[in-house]
Amino acid sequence: MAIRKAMVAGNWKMNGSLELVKQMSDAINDVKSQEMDIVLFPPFPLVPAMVASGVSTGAQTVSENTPGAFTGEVDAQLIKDLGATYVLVGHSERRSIYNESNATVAEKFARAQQVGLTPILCVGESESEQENGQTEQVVAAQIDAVIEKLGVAALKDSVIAYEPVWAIGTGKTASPEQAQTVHKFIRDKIASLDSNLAQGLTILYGGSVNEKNSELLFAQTDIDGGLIGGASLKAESFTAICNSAKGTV
Ligand SMILES: O=C[C@H](O)COP(=O)(O)O
Repeated sequence: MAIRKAMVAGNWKMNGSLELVKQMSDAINDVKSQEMDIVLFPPFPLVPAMVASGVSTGAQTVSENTPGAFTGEVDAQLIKDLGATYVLVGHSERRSIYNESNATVAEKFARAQQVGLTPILCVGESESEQENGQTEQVVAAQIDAVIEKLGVAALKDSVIAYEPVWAIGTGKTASPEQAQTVHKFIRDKIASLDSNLAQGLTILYGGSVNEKNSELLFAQTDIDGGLIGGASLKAESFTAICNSAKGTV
């Protein structure tokens, strides 16, 4: 069974520098604690420096393919060999800008696990889907693509991040109650197939999380931490968010 643990993950997207790796790793090494996982996802070229800094490191995406003629793609084994331990799959920017389908995301999830990386499966609905009351349907389909390909047991060694697309980078956070409702839906859905696995699963919330709203979000029963974008580029904000996740799971 997976071990449910508080986690704060910082996705730098296409931002960052060697200087920021140093600054953030110094700040994180001061707030690290056994009771939670802190992971940073810098752009690929900064992965070795982040690993060397001692902060748990992940990649922001990965190829679904094994090595071959795929110009510009990065193989999961190479990411693993560099010392990274996690990879984001299905971030909404990958889905919308790079047309990644649910099926492709499931293939990336599979390839990550094949080499021993822990995938963080990102799910979430767009603004119009939310307005049309389709949140649960969209999130269920995104998770089902992985379950159909690999079986529910594959979720044991993974993390799920719920990120409503309308809350990403917009300053419009889901309310703690709104987010909790979707997190409970996700856990209940997985529990209907394997209740131990669902209880052990870490489920993160993402979308305009900052040091002012993180405490109330993380206090919700089914929210085990956050996937942080903008605020993960500022040491003071990110470490405050990390501190607010301590002792919440
Ligand atoms: O991966 C992180 C999310 O896209 C959230 O980004 P944000 O915190 O800037 O809204």
